[in-house]
Amino acid sequence: MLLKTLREHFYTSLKEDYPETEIQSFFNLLSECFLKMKGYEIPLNLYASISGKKTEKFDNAIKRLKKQEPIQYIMGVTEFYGLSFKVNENTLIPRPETEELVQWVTEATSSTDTISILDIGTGTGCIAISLAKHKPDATVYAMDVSKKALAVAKINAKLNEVNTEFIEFDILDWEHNAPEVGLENKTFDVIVSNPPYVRALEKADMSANVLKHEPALALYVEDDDPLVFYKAITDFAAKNLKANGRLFFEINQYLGEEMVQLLEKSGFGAVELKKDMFGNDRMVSGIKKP
Ligand SMILES: C[S@@+](CC[C@H](N)C(=O)[O-])C[C@H]1O[C@@H](n2cnc3c(N)ncnc32)[C@H](O)[C@@H]1O
Repeated sequence: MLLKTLREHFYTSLKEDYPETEIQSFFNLLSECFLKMKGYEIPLNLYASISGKKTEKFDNAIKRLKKQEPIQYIMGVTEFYGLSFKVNENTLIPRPETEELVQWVTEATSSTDTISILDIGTGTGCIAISLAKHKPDATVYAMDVSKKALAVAKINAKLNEVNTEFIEFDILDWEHNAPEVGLENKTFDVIVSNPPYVRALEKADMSANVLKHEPALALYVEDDDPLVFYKAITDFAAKNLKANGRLFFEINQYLGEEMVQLLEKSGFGAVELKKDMFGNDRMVSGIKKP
C-alpha cells in the first residue's frame, strides 16, 4: 500500500473518534515509531510503498485508538525529561508536571554530588532514572509495590544506562516491611515521590483514556483519606532522611495547604509550595529539622 493511501485510511477510520489535529499527531508519532519516518518526511514520501506487516501495525493501532487507548501504550515508549522510557498498562504514563518536579530536585541538590536519593512509587522509573542520569555521582534507589511496574523500570534503567537499585516495597506498611529489605536503619539525603493522589470525586474531570487504561493502583485514593500516601511517606522520611535531608512531593492541586500543614507538623522546616506550568499548586518540599 502507498503511504498516501495508508494515511487516508488512517484519517478516515478515526475521524468519528478524534479531532483532525489529534489524528495527524497520532499518524506522525506512529510513522516515526513503525516506519522510522519523521513528520516532515511524510509529505515527501507519499508514493513510497509500505509493506503488509507495517500496514497491519497501523490497523492494530487504529483498533486500539478506537478503544481510547493512550498512544504511548500503543507505541510502547514515551519521552520524559529528554530520555526515552518504555511504558505499558502496568505503569503510569509520565506527565510533564513530573518533569518539573525532577527539575526542582535537580536544581535544589546541585551542590552536593554524592548524595543518596530514594524515589517512592517509581512506576516507569522516570523520576529515579532521570535523576540518576543527571547526577551521575548520586546513589539512586527506587521502590514500588507493583512487581510489574518494577520490571518495566528495570528495563528503563538499562535503556538509559544508569545504575538504580530497585526495591519491591509497600510504603503503606513501611514499619513492618522495612527490616525485610534492609531499610530499617538506612538514611537518605533526598526522598522524592509522586504517589497516587486522585480522589474518586475528581474522576469526572479525567479523560476516558486515563480512566479506562492507566493503572488504578498508580492513580486513586479514597475520598475520605486523600493524603494516605503522603502521611506514610512523611512518617517514613521523618525517620529515614538524614538531618537536613530534603523531601519532595508531587501533589494533588487541590490539597496544597493541607500538604504544607502535614509537613510542618511532622518536623519539616523551610516548607515550600510550588505551582506547575499551568498555575496549579503541584509540588511541595520540606527540610527535615535536625
Ligand atoms: C502516580 S504513580 C507515579 C509513577 C511515577 N513515579 C511517575 O511519576 O510517573 C504512583 C506509583 O505508586 C505505586 N504505588 C501504589 N501503591 C503503592 C504502595 N503501597 N507502596 C509503594 N508504591 C505504591 C504505583 O504502583 C505507581 O507506580
